[in-house]
Amino acid sequence: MQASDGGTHVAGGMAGAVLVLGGARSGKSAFAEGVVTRWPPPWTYVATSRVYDAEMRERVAVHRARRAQGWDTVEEARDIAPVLDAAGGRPVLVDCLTLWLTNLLLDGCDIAAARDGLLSALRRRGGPTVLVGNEVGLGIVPENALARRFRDEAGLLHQAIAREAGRVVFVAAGLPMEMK
Ligand SMILES: Nc1nc2c(ncn2[C@@H]2O[C@H](COP(=O)(O)OP(=O)(O)OP(=O)(O)O)[C@@H](O)[C@H]2O)c(=O)[nH]1
Repeated sequence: MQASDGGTHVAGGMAGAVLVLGGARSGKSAFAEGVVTRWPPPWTYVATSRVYDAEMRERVAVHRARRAQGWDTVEEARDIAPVLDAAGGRPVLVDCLTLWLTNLLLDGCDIAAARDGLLSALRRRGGPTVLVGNEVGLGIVPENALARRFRDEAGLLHQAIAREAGRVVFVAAGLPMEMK
């Protein structure tokens, strides 16, 4: 299945996958939303964040207010492959891979299996998929082992997706840099 992109056509599968990386408050989510909304609605927003305090509730409220009509939100902290399958040919935004990975690590899940499951789901997607991730590997080596594991797993996940994705963008200070 194909989705229209302002006159051109964008395939599903990995060719239709767009990986959007950036730091905290880099503007990566807004950029990713802009990529998705160039295709006709409806769009599916896959929110991976768990809301456990007032600050996060506030952030989510800001995101929800920003999402115009045409968005369906699915809140799924771990099992996102079935959500991608269920979206059929619709454009999907996964926001974000970093919290998804955090949830998997904190819950003691098999990260390699989850990564493979996600890649398989992306390969069989019927429409385009935009995935947001935090670039967390640029700072000093974290002192605790879980943080080091997290940083390494995030790097591996981003590489695995970037290898096959049709487009990869790095956002800094609100500005997109096309990497692929
Ligand atoms: N549970 C839930 N989470 C949401 C919803 N909408 C957005 N989010 C989450 O909000 C998170 C992004 O929050 P921000 O703190 O604004 O993002 P940021 O990465 O710091 O900033 P940017 O780089 O500017 O995007 C994403 O990881 C989403 O999962 C929602 O409707 N429900």
